[in-house]
Amino acid sequence: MGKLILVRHGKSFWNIKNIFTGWTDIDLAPKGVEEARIAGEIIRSQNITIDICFSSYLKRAIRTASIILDYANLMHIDFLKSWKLNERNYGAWQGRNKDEVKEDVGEDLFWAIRRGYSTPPPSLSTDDERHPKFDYRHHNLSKGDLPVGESLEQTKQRAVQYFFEAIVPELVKGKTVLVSAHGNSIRALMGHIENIVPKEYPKVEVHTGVLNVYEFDNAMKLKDKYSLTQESLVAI
Ligand SMILES: O=C(O)[C@@H](CO)OP(=O)(O)O
Repeated sequence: MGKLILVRHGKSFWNIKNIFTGWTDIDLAPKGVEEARIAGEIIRSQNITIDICFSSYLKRAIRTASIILDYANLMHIDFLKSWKLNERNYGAWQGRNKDEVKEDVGEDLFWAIRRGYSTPPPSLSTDDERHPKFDYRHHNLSKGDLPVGESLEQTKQRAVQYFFEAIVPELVKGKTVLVSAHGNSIRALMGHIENIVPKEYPKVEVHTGVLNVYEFDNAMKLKDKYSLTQESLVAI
């Protein structure tokens, strides 16, 4: 089996402003560009050859992957994108300051939605300009597939579906795969790969720009997981 590298995009402008982002297409802040550059340099200096790259439809993940591939001298490789790797759709919380939402709804509900498993945020109404049906990039999705406020569980369903339909076949061919995605779509994938039970999800935090490596045996059972850091770079 090939190696799987999961990376959460570098910090975006809204990560820095503490605003719920979800499917809003916010770009990387300079700090996020820097995180991606460092990740790319780690890949290059450790002579890791990525064979294929996947990202969401959102520019913070696409740009992170592009910067990584650029600094790793791997810009020529195949690069596929899917909405199924998008950040969780944060519904009506998108665009709102996280502390203000906490104040409004109270700590318990806030954390149940933000870090729990099955509780979705309040949905977007059909006439809300943030509804994904108004975004051309999602025009070929059937109406029923368009999320308007997803729990982690719902995010996991589509991310894991994509994992099996597109990513696992590459791992089976022995390819090294880079997936550049988001806090919650990666949490969902990690949860699936690591067999995390719903009540343990709140403990899983995914940090921006960190290269999380997964190795599997021939039956796709998890063999090893580690992250590539600048320290390991220095140690080498
Ligand atoms: O705003 C978002 O879309 C996500 C990721 O930044 O937030 P959270 O960490 O609260 O899930």
